[in-house]
Amino acid sequence: QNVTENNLEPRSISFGGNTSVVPSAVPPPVPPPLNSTYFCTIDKGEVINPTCDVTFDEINEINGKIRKDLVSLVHTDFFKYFRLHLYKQCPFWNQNNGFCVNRACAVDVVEDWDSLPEYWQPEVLGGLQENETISDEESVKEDCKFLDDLCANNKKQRMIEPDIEYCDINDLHGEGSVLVDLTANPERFTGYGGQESSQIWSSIYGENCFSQGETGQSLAKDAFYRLVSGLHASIGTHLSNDHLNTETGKWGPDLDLFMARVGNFPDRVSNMYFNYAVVSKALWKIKPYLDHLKFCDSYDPSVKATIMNILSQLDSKVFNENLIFEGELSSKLKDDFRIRFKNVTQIMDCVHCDRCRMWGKVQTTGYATSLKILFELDESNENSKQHVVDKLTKYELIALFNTFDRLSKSIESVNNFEKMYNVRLEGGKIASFFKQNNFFKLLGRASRSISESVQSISKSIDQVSESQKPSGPVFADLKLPETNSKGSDEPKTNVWVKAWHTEIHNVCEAFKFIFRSYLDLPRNLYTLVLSVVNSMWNSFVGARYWNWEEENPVVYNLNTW
Ligand SMILES: Cc1cc2nc3c(=O)[nH]c(=O)nc-3n(C[C@H](O)[C@H](O)[C@H](O)COP(=O)(O)OP(=O)(O)OC[C@H]3O[C@@H](n4cnc5c(N)ncnc54)[C@H](O)[C@@H]3O)c2cc1C
Repeated sequence: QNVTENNLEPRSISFGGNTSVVPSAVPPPVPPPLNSTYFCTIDKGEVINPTCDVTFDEINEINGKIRKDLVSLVHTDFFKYFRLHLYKQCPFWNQNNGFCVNRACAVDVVEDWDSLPEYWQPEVLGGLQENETISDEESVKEDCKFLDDLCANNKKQRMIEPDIEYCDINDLHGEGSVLVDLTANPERFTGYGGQESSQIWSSIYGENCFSQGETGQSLAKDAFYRLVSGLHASIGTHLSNDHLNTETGKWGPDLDLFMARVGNFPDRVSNMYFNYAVVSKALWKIKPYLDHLKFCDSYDPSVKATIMNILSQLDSKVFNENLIFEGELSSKLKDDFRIRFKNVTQIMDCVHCDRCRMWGKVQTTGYATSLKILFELDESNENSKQHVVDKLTKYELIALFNTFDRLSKSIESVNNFEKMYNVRLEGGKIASFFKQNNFFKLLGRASRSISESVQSISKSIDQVSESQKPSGPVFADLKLPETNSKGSDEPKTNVWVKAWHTEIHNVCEAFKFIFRSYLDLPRNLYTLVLSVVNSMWNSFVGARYWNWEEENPVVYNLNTW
């Protein structure tokens, strides 16, 4: 696939004497309707790609196992800082026409150096200045071990072999570079877009034009396109997952945006999985060396254990890098690939939004490091190991793990979006039921139906009494009690008012009863005393045989009202 296939119609334009490719205005993609189940067009039991012997399901499984460790790793002091030249002139055209002035586009650089661990202090970092180079002999004598400079104040710069670099690693440090805390500048929606970002993407895809007629060209070209598209999709996933809702002012996932950018395009989703396979294979390949990695004492020893936990879950079969430059392994094609990818990393300097540029640089450095490990490290050749692994810098290692974390987060988000999508799609009826029938609406409806039924009952009662009324002059001699002749003309008395009156009436009756009881009390007491005195007198005069009570049973009248 090329630029044109992605609706990015390129046109040639001259920037400061160089001819470059910039896009014409790109209309936003028109998403298909949500009810066409695009997620389902990916068979998760299928392998991702002919070069990857791993299925979507298997990658999901691996990712589930390592996700927690990866998150904790990129939040450690060592992996969360990154040094880079953030404000370089774009090397491909002279003027930057657009600027992203949103707060979300800004990067907070580290200024409070005292708060940093020793290995991030300026004097330690200063040991990596470009102008301090050493000769080959010195380099060998130094007998440097892999990533020795992680903690030490290494004043010597190792020789950089330009022919194996997929990015300019000198670009990461030296004068003008800044240190950033990646965790303090999350990759999320920034509002960067329009003509400016389209121009960048178009230039990036434009790099995918390899010279014709090379052996294995199609696989290399395909891999290049997938890498770029996977990066593009991963960025689109992050900005949809951490998106600002301008109505509520809250950050959160936006399913519609995700579907429009990524979810509706199975190839974009699969390219993210492809990138995951590529980066994880690179990590798998350097596992034996990372095992011997020595961190300084001040550094948390559990970090190495975390790295090993992650790497132990990875599998070599996820990606077969040997297929990409198959056959006679055309070095020209590989060189072409490397130079073009290096261009992609340099295009990052042209990104107008600082935050996007920062993450663009971190991730393209991560991919470049992966490609170097995959294509330049020949495990059967000790020299090649020395050449590649021993010369990796801490910046490349940090970029590599952070890029893996970005992809891992994207895979996690895709799965979450799929759940949201299915809930919306299949649970649509339930959702719409609840939407239409929330508690207050149900309550309102219930009260309406009660009053309606009460009204219908009173109406039917009225109808019955109406029907009992003689409709004509039948029984004209019969005198019926006067009915309220206004009844049918006046509006009906509300049943609630009637109920209220009944209640008031009952309460009044209760009060009347209590009042009457108080009035009757003296008389009742008098009757009681008289009967007791009478009984005592009879007993005194000897009239015991006569039971007055039997003859005159006391009868109490109970007011059972
Ligand atoms: C390096 C870089 C980093 C960025 N980082 C951020 C960021 O952190 N936060 C943020 O909010 N924005 C970021 N952006 C901007 C973001 O990528 C989009 O460009 C922007 O949101 C505008 O999107 P869009 O829908 O107009 O299309 P774009 O994403 O600009 O895409 C342009 C065209 O490319 C094609 N396309 C889109 N995705 C793919 C794909 N995966 N594979 C193949 N073709 C595709 C489509 O035809 C699309 O119309 C970044 C841009 C760049 C260049």
